Amino acid sequence: MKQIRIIDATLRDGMHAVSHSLSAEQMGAIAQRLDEAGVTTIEIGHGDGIGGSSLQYGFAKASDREYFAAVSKALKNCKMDVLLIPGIGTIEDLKVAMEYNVHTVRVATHVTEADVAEQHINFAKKNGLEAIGFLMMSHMAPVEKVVEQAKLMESYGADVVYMADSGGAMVPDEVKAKISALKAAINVPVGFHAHNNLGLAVGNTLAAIETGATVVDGTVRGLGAGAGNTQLEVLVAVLNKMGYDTGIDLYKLMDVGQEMIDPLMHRPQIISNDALVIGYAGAYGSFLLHARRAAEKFGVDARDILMELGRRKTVGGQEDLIIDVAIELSKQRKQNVG
Ligand SMILES: CC[C@H](O)CC(=O)C(=O)O
Ligand SMILES: [Mn+2]
Repeated sequence: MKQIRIIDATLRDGMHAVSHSLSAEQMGAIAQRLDEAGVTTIEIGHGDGIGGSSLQYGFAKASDREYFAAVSKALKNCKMDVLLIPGIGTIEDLKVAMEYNVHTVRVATHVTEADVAEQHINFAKKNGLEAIGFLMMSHMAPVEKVVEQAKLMESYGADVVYMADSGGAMVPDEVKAKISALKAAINVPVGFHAHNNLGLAVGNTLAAIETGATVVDGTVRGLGAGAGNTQLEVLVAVLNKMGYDTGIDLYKLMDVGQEMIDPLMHRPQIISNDALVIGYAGAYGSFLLHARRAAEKFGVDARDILMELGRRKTVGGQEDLIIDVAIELSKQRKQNVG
């Protein structure tokens, strides 16, 4: 059978969808069930990665240390992975994860800023971790730029380089063009992380696999930022039908969805109007709930905020601009009415 490696990001990207509200106990319990279902790597923690719990990104229910402790205790075969966005998280935060046997760190940067990952990847490799370079908002750069930045990640020692469609803004032809160019240009495995804002997460993930990605992400029930991620149990079912071995027990994974994830979801993970606009405008997936809150506070349409954020090419870390845009739109509205 053809092999594919899957990284489950339910307990990290999924945290965006529940405003980072999972307790350490909940995380530990879900991690245990994912392990029992045969998932081999799970990414956990605040949606914005280690060090993310803050006023800017939203406070998490528990500290990084509490999440690491609960998850590491729960896992038998599955490995723990953390996301580190340099500037939000630091090497000191990573050292805390290492106390709890973290196996993998995904060092995530904006697609044009891979150079800020060098010291973090170096540190991870020197300390025996798997280091994955993770290029966010990859729809914002042309193929050549994505390739250039992936090569940088590889030169720093990344074991895998990921292309992330953070805004769920890519269509399959773009995914194919970028993944095949990456495959041809770098010597380490290529990974792909999708969002479903245009309803294409499973399709784009298959397009990525077809053109050379050998590591892909999913989340149970698609729980994740914006319209959510590639729904993992759907992806596993499709891959089974296509003759891939994921090592995951499909029924056990479905049961995790029904018994553990459904009850904690704040809302169905659908492509709502504003989530669709994120994919359409190419805005950042995790801006969704921030934009909804700002829309309500300033009496404007969340879609207008997100369209404007897409037009301004805003990226992760610019959450404060959401409020600025909402205030500007609200002023414009009052002027138009007056
Ligand atoms: C805020 C970090 C972001 O959620 C990372 C990620 O999953 C992505 O860029 O899609
Ligand atoms: Mn994501």
